[in-house]
Amino acid sequence: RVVVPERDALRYRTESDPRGLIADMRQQLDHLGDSASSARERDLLWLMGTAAVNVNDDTALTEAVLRLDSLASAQHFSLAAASAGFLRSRQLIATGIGDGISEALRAAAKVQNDSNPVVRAWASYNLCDAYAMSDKARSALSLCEKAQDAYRELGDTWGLAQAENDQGINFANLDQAENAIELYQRSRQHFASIGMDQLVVMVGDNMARMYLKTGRVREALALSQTPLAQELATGRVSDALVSRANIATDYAALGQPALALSTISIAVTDARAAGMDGLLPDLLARRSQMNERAGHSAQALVDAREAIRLLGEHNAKALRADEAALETRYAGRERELRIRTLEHQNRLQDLALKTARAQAAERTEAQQHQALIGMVVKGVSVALILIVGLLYLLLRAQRRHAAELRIQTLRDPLTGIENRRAFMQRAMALLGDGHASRQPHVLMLIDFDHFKQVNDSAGHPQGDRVLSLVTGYLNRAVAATGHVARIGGEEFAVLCPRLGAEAGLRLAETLRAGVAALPLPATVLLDHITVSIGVALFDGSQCHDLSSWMKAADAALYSAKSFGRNRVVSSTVLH
Ligand SMILES: Nc1nc2c(ncn2[C@@H]2O[C@H](COP(=O)(O)OP(=O)(O)OP(=O)(O)O)[C@@H](O)[C@H]2O)c(=O)[nH]1
Repeated sequence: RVVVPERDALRYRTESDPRGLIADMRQQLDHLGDSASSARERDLLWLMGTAAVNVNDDTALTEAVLRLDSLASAQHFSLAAASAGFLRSRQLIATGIGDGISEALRAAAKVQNDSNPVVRAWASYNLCDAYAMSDKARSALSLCEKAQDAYRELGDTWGLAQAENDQGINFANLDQAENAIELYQRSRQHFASIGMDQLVVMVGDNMARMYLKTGRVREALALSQTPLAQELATGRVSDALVSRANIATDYAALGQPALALSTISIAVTDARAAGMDGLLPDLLARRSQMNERAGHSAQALVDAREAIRLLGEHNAKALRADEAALETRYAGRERELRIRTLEHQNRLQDLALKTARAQAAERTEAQQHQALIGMVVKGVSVALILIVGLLYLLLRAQRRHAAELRIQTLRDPLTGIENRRAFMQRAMALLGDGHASRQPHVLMLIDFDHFKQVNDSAGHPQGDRVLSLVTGYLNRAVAATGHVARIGGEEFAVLCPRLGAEAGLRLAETLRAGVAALPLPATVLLDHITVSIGVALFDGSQCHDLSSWMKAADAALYSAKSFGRNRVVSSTVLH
């Protein structure tokens, strides 16, 4: 057995135990504290009102409607206002007094803008119900379709089954029996799936009418009798009236006119007693037909006239115009809402478009940014390469400059030959290598004779000229065998590695004679210039280092000067 889900239990009781529910609701309402929410109070009142409509409890219904109205105005609570409206509408439709549809339309309009889908589904169903119960099947069809969709979307089986039942009623009113049976069956299945057996029976009653129409009379009668018993037991007067009328119709169809007539008469009497004027015309019309079939023409006419009179009252012109105006307004409002939805969708699409554009712009910007970064990276790379290149060039220039300076520190600026420092380095390097050869190294110290006279007579610049001239000669003469360096003002040194004593002395003599033979420019005011040369050998035995070697050469030079100048003296001669 399927158990009714908890959330449906109370609304199920509006059908299965309406009186008990009214009592419970009253009690709960009496004990509602001041802090109770309006929503809770409205829920209790709605359940109480719904149950009251089902059992024609005017007192409970009036109480529920009044309290809902005051809740609505005190709290500006449109759901409460709509609930009161729908209850009034149900009452008007059930009793057949006044204009139930207008009331329902006004109620629906109050919550038309509600954002809660549950409220919208509820309003949609109540509107469907109002039209269906007012036999306005054509208008009701789309409303009940909408209600089914809304409940299906919410997963509300109870609501869906109710809307399906109403849709079945609409098809029945349009004489589309097969469609009606299909909807009733769906409704019964849905009610059965949530354990609402009494509602399964109630819809079965409706289905029975359709069986009757399609010739399945016995099935119809069987389906109708169960609900009647149930409705009588729960005090659902109007439903019981309808069921009884249906059973009467079943009897008539089964060829039992007397039974049909007595049954429908009970229904008519009950309806009068309960003041169910809304149902009365239909009951009277049916009884009129049954009287006619049973041959009671006079009684048939009385019933028919009364039915027409009641229907006439019910469908007064003014009310119909009211209804039409309300319907138009409602449809207009629906259109407005649709337009608003479309506008909203347009705005959303517009927004989506703008977002897409913004994203595209962002992407472009990002790409430009990337490109910029790429350019900057390239620029920086080029700059770095340039800087590296420049640094390299600078370094090279500096190296060259340093090399230049190094050279300069080793050269004599006047003559362009090596200076004293270069000579010392060269001589030390030579001695540092050790002495592996049999031939000794030769060192000559060359000093100009009476050079002071040149300066004194011809001037210092002319002295310079003579120095350069003689240097040029010495350089050329020595090039193949050694190096010349200017180691003092007018003092020169010639270093000839591994030249040997004999060749060394020969070279010294050649140099002395060569200088003496050098023609001098007229400005020097001298025919020729001579030099004295001291020669010292280095063979690793007599001299041990540069200092002693230099001393030996110097001593030889000194001797040359002493012996009268313009001559070569070897240090070996001195020993
Ligand atoms: N024009 C010129 N004269 C120089 C240079 N260096 C040294 N002298 C001169 O050379 C002369 C050297 O003179 P002294 O040392 O007295 O010797 P001297 O006159 O050559 O005589 P002895 O060496 O004794 O034969 C000085 O007058 C210096 O001024 C130079 O670079 N240019």
